[in-house]
Amino acid sequence: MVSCPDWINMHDALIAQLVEELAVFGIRCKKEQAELMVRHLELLIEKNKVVNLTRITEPADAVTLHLVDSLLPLASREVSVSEKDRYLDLGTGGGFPGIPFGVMTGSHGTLLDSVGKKVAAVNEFIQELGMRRLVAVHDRVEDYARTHGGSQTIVLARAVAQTNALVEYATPLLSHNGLLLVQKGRPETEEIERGVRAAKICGLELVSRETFELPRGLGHREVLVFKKVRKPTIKLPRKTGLAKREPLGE
Ligand SMILES: C[S@@+](CC[C@H](N)C(=O)[O-])C[C@H]1O[C@@H](n2cnc3c(N)ncnc32)[C@H](O)[C@@H]1O
Repeated sequence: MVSCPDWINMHDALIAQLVEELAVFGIRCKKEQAELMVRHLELLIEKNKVVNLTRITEPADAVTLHLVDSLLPLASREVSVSEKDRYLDLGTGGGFPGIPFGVMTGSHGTLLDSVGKKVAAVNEFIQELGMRRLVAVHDRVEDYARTHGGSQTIVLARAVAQTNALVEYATPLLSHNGLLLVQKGRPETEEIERGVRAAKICGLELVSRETFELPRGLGHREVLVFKKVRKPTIKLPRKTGLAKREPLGE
């Protein structure tokens, strides 16, 4: 009998793991979608040898901590996404959550990062995966927002900045009723309170805060959903750097 090389067995095992773990959160993933996302991980792990994109390189852990984690907003009762949506992944790093989100939703996505090497790597992944609705862009979000006001129905942010800064960054990019989806580990109560105060200034409302436990005890996660419901009471975007130096809602 001819035996399969180990990497083929591993590839198939990761696909099965991904489909199973997403099902725990009620997220239905087709085999072709899982295949694309696992391919993204394989490309990432290879590229990570030359460009620092992630600390998580054990493949089974990466399935949970990168792919499943990235898709938790889709398990939120407040979030429904269609191909008509346009999303921006604020601080995409190695393409998370932007690439998995694009695979699962079919929406148009802009994957933004201020580090050029990461953006180049993510554009290589997008091309390799044949995802024509996605593009990675090299810019700071504060600068990008000056020329792309109101262009997005959804802004995603995983592991990027404090919630009040994310609210400030996302506001000028969002269209009316647009959503900011913030992914956090275990945020302090004070961080949420500052975020809610910043949201009031920016015309956003916190419409849900849901908690999730990742499979195999890999961690606690929270998804905060903010909705743009009014005009901001201040002019946004402010000068680059102010969101961190003089944060709103402190
Ligand atoms: C900790 S990494 C998280 C990456 C990815 N979202 C993830 O969850 O794996 C934060 C990323 O945000 C980017 N970033 C930080 N501030 C930014 C800004 N003002 N504009 C654009 N990107 C930013 C950094 O370059 C970095 O790649």
